[in-house]
Amino acid sequence: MAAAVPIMVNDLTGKMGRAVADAVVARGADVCYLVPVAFSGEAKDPVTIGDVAVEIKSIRDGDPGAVLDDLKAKHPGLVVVDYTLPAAVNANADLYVKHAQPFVMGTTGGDRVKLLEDVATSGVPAVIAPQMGKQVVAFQAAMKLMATNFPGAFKGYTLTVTESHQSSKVDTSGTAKAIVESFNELGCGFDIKDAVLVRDVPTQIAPIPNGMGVPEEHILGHAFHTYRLTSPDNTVAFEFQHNVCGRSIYAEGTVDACLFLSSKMGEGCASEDCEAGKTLFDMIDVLREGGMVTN
Ligand SMILES: NC(=O)C1=CN([C@@H]2O[C@H](COP(=O)(O)OP(=O)(O)OC[C@H]3O[C@@H](n4cnc5c(N)ncnc54)[C@H](OP(=O)(O)O)[C@@H]3O)[C@@H](O)[C@H]2O)C=CC1
Ligand SMILES: O=C(O)C1=N[C@H](C(=O)O)C[C@H](O)C1
Repeated sequence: MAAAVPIMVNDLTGKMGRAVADAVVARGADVCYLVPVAFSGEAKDPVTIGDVAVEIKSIRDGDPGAVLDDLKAKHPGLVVVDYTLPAAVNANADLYVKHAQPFVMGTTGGDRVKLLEDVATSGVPAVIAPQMGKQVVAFQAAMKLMATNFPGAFKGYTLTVTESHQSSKVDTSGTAKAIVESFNELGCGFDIKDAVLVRDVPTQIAPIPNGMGVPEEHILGHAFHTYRLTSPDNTVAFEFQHNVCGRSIYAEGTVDACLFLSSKMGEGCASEDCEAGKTLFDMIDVLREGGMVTN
């Protein structure tokens, strides 16, 4: 039986980091375990999750690289999870790469072209994806397949994109950005800057069609997305939605991504769909390889 995978969650005092840390502990100590150190923006009091007291260090204090090296030595096969902020994406990835530390990056935003280029070139194993929810990733993959098989199929159609998230979210949905890439290959010519971002609570709570219909208990944690396509003469319309309440779908997907990455460390991608020696993966790779074990 494979050894339990050690997982460091940065930042487990944030909303997603906490959800992932809970999921790591819930998955069971025979599968994976939480490393008792986490990087945050600021140093904070320790946080106890299950029976692990996690020390919260500021990533800006002292030598975070030395902390990583020490953790790697103490926890062979360490996987780092990053759910921080768009402003931290590139610097955090640089840190992990510099210390040859495999990681799963769920954080959105930052300079994505640079991120993907830097990590792919480094050869450090990583899963990077703006969306970790298995069913949403399957939808994302289906749109990508449609775009590959039928490029231009929706040429002339008008696309509108509306996304609603908790008001603390600082960026445009990374998932919408990824899915719009497929719509554009289908011929829509949509500029992501035209996406409608709903962050005000009254509109979120108001019932459809005037509001988003988000259940009040999920105002602090939801991700509702609607993509609407209309034909040039307005006689044909398509609407695609993915509406998520809470964060467990992403947390479970993230743990699955860690287990997938752990199995790939030093090996590259084994399936026929993957290039040999590949070290940078996304969640579509994880899904394709059957690496997502929970619902
Ligand atoms: N891929 C996916 O499926 C999903 C991705 N996300 C993405 O995850 C990210 C985090 O979202 P969420 O948890 O809601 O945000 P939060 O604001 O709740 O958490 C962010 C945390 O990051 C900490 N932080 C800031 N800078 C750094 C740094 N350089 N290193 C380590 N920690 C840092 C902050 O700490 P402090 O306050 O001390 O600065 C804060 O605790 C967003 O980009 C979001 O879009 C969210 C859900 C799903
Ligand atoms: O910040 C969030 O909450 C989410 N972020 C991701 C994104 O930007 O796509 C995934 C999901 O929408 C939740």
